[in-house]
Amino acid sequence: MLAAGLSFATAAEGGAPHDELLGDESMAPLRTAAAAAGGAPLPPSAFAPHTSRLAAALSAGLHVRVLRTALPLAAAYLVGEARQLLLDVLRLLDAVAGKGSAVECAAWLPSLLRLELSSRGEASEVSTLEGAPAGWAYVGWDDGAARRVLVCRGRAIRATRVRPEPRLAVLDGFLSREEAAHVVAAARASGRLHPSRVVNYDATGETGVQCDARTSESCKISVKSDGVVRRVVQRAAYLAGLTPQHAEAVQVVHYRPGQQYRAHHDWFSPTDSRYPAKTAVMGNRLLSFFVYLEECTSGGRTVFPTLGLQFPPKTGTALVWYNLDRHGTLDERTLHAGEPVTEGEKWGMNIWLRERPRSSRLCRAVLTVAADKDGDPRVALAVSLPRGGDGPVPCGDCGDPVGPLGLCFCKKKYGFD
Ligand SMILES: O=C(O)CCC(=O)C(=O)O
Ligand SMILES: [Fe+2]
Repeated sequence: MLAAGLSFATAAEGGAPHDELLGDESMAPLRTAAAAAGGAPLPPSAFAPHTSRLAAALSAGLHVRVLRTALPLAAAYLVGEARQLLLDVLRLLDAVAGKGSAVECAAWLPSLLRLELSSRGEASEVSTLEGAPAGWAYVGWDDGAARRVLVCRGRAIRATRVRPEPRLAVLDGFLSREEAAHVVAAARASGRLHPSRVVNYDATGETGVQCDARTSESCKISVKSDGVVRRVVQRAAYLAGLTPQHAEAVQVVHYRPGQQYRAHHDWFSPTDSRYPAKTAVMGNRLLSFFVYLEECTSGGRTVFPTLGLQFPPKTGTALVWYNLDRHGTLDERTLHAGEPVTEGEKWGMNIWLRERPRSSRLCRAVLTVAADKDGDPRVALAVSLPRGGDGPVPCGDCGDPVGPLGLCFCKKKYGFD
């Protein structure tokens, strides 16, 4: 068999020096790849020729010298850019780079899984991987199974996928009762609850105004001002495979008996004159998480008339759905309403994740294949970091460096059940 000296080498273009990417256990390479996937993904076609050569070489079992520290980077590259299934990638590395390679990537699993979610919209079930930490199972949007989802060290959330297109799921235990009560108290204490406005109301075309369609009161809470809200937004972003940079300030809503929110879509409508300004930076509302903070005694269901779905409020549960389809087109079928509350009070919270992050740190990854002096192919992966220092940012709660997608896994943020 051809003994190809295939190695990964990384080089930064105008960013961190070569060694910084390879020389230690730094998260920089994965952060780079992840930011590229979570920010403005490079078209897979740009990589296809090189990627297929790399993938072909790997799967053909050619002699491979993959620098140990580059293993997670190799995995990230194949997942983020080549759109390969993480489980397959890890098995491949195990086979060609040596038994145990997959386990060496285990510390990176949360990030790799999230990267896979953000680039493919689905994640591997890696608990079948020998040596992987037990219990790492993630919701798979496409397999129809209801699964237990572990958010890293944190809460166990039971995710039930209700339907595929538009993708809609119910997340039981998304918030603990304490967290839900905290957010309600924070909204009350803010003094900012005011009659709700609507961004887009189909029947009248009214926008950004108070109208009969929405009679609740609401207020926004920024992640900066409240640690619990920050944690919850991180959780939503984590599950979606996005970063908190994709989130708007959360919106808390409060309904008294008789109050409701008539059928609407959550997206910004292109017919709205302010649409360009509203969507210029972050794009439209890709995902809605509607979280029940306090259930009412009766009424107040969230209903999707086109889909024939009704959900009675249940404290701590979240409904999550994609407002845009897989091609980025507004999905009319996500029409939904909050039915009038008939008894008791209902509190809820909207977490909207946009198509693009607030600030995108554009990174580039370029794979080149060249012959070395013996004529064997040499594969080089060049990753360019954004200019202007992109070192690890310490977590505000625990001080540890935050992970590749700007998230910290610290106990304080995620809590334990
Ligand atoms: O109150 C509900 O059940 C739904 C609320 C909603 O859709 C919204 O606030 O955008
Ligand atoms: Fe809504």
